[in-house]
Amino acid sequence: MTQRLTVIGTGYLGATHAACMADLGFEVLGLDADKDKIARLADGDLPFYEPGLEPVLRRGLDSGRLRFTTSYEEAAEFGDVHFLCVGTPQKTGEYAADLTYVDAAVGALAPLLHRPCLIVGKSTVPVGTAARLAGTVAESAPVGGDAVLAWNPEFLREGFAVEDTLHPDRIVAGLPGEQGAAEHAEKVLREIYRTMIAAGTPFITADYPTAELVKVAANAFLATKISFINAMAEVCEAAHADVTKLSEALSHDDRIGGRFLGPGLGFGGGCLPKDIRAFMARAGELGADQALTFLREVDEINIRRRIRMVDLARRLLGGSFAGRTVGVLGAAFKPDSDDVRDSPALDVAASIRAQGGRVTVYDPRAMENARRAQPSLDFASSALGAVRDAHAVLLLTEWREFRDMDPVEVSAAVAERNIVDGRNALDPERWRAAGWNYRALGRP
Ligand SMILES: NC(=O)C1=CN([C@@H]2O[C@H](COP(=O)(O)OP(=O)(O)OC[C@H]3O[C@@H](n4cnc5c(N)ncnc54)[C@H](O)[C@@H]3O)[C@@H](O)[C@H]2O)C=CC1
Ligand SMILES: O=C(O)[C@H]1O[C@H](OP(=O)(O)OP(=O)(O)OC[C@H]2O[C@@H](n3ccc(=O)[nH]c3=O)[C@H](O)[C@@H]2O)[C@H](O)[C@@H](O)[C@@H]1O
Repeated sequence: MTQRLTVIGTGYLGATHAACMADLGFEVLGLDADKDKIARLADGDLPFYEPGLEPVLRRGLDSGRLRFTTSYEEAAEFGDVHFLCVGTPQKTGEYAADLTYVDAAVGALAPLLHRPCLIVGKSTVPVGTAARLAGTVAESAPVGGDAVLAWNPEFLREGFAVEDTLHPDRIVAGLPGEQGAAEHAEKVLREIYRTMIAAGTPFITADYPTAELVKVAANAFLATKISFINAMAEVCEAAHADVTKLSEALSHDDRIGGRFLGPGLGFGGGCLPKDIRAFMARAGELGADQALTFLREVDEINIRRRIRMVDLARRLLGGSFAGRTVGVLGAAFKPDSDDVRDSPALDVAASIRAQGGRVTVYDPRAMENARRAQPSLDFASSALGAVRDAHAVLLLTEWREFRDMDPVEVSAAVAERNIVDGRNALDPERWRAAGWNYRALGRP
């Protein structure tokens, strides 16, 4: 039975995967290029916030099944299976994905592979990457054809990472073209994911390009659904209609469904925005750019949400931010995460600051990352601290703590009772009853 797994790249995806695989009983060695991250993980100190993950990490460490290293030599020596979980961010100034980290990881690992193993790509990559990397492995692995590559894209959501890893909706296995290698890779992956398969999780085998495309197609669909409802919000604004009612009514149609139909400030994070852009860039390289021109619109609708949020706040404050104080609730790109990559909330806060407003931000978990990303903003250590003396309060990430706020209590802190609900997370009647001027995008 396959027992020894390495996980290369221990960020949001890799740390979760490593800890969960150890919890399933495998011996796991996590590897990252970042020494500080590895030291913290080895100490049981999760370097980011993910609900429920730290106990799983500690359990793995305590059992002795989970260890961490920065050494590729150690990883190559240890692993029967090597999971690739390094980052694939957007290139600076271009839409395309930056594959530097994936190339560096495979470039470091492959020449050290002296014994048979399976390399399993989990990072989100442009279609064609797996085939190219399989070539690199074939050229440089001393063990030759006994180092096989598979691509097994990951669909976990931050905030639900442990649950999604242990109970995925589906498992997709992109297999090599050569039959013997494909059979071997499928067998090993079925063994690794056997508890999930036994529980009924669909296990879908495909060739490399199809598996790579499933991942970006899924994120493109989710982004499109969000931008669809936000486009409806723009029309609702013009027609004085209510997009939240519209969304609710649509959601009862099973063919449409209510998930990812939440109107508001739109999508951010380290995945949806960069993935749809990388998808467009890759389709262009393949000569299929026309197929994805709609994604440019999806991206633009999404970016317009942030601009419209700033416009709405400015209008509420009489046309200018100069001399005005704005309290911003939320910095993470979504609740239950400390991730501020491409965060709509921080973008809006920074833009109001750039237009002369005094902005104070509070987030339950993302303060450290937010400070690093936007050092010119002011930060408070509580929600009430952030809204103190504010002329407008903006709710931009729908943490439970903010949804549960008592409008009467908040009234005592602010200078003026103006609130913009960027995530349609509050009950307008409750806030209006407490004397607040409640506003939201796409609602009268
Ligand atoms: N964050 C998420 O929810 C999900 C992410 N993904 C994909 O997974 C990949 C990783 O994403 P995140 O974990 O969010 O990124 P991250 O930035 O949190 O983690 C990436 C890690 O890779 C490490 N790294 C970079 N180069 C390395 C190298 N040569 N050797 C060893 N380690 C190296 C970095 O130090 C970092 O710790 C991306 O392709 C992303 O699109 C897929 C599904 C979910
Ligand atoms: O490829 C990835 O990394 C991951 O990207 C997303 O997961 P994640 O970025 O963690 O967060 P989501 O829950 O998808 O939310 C993304 C953004 O959309 C926004 N959103 C979500 C839902 C909605 O109805 N409306 C809306 O504006 C959220 O506020 C957030 O900013 C996908 O949901 C995962 O399946 C995928 O694995």
